Amino acid sequence: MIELAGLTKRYGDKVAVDRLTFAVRPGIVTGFLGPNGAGKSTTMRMILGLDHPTAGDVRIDGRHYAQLTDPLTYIGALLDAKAVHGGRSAYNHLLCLAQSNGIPKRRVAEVLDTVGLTAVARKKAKGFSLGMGQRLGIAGALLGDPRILMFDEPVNGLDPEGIHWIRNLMKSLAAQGRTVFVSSHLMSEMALTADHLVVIGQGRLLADTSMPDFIRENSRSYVRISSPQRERLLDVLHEAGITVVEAGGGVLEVDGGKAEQIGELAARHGIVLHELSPQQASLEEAFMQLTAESVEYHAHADPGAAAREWGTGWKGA
Ligand SMILES: Nc1ncnc2c1ncn2[C@@H]1O[C@H](COP(=O)(O)OP(=O)(O)OP(=O)(O)O)[C@@H](O)[C@H]1O
Repeated sequence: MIELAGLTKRYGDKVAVDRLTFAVRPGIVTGFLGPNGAGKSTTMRMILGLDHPTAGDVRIDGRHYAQLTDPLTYIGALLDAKAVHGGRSAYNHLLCLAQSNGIPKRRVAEVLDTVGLTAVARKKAKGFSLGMGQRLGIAGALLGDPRILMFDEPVNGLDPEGIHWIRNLMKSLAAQGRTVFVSSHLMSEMALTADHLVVIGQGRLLADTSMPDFIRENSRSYVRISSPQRERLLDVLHEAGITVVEAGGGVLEVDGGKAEQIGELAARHGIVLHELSPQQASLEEAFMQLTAESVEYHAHADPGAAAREWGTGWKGA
């Protein structure tokens, strides 16, 4: 279990992490989500004692990281896959870690096997691809057979096979009863991996909830309708007190509506429907809606708008 209480980190005037209070529980995958710059890495660094909180507290199974006698046997982490001595082989990198942490040598071969790097164990890490580097970082996190695992953006830059592998690994680690805490800025990825979500924006806690509750509370459900008798349908829906949104392209949307009720209403009035489909806004949309206020770096779909905002006099094509 990881417990944060009022955890805060300031860099000068900038509040990177703002009074975060939540617990990461064992037996499930907890996704740690937030837009770029939300404070995820800073929070993880404080959990590992790499950054000192300005205020508040964070404990691992009731203790501060510095108080753990063999920390790698309590908590394993992948923060930066590139933090490896490039001149060392994968085997030697892990052996050094094992020897300096009182971990038996046999664990090196075991974790290399778990992450699928046995065949390249004697190759120098500097020749590794991004995916191989991520696997080596994960091997390091698993080395001490810890009950708690923490991964910062583990799927960044990986190919679909690598993403699939990491997703299954996390789920199996949680199924073994371990605490798995994984950060991402991709809601769609978390939707497939996490059981529980902690969402932050500009350092502040926005949500601490199960995945189904997050979907229910944050996403919009509606019914999409199209009909060749659109005007007639609009009248009928209006008479029935149903609020309709015009979505463009002749499509109508009814927020929170029941497809059965609308279908029966249309049938009673002899109205032909070409589409009647219940929709749920995607998790990505729910996440963007939740964090919209706290996104630090907005992209502009219209580059001209961005340039006008910055006053660079962009003229457009
Ligand atoms: N050492 C530092 N000095 C000054 N500001 C910092 C430092 N480290 C982080 N920050 C700032 O703190 C905020 C949070 O950064 P952090 O890297 O924790 O966010 P993040 O959620 O991990 O982002 P990303 O998804 O982009 O990795 C950012 O605005 C960042 O610029």
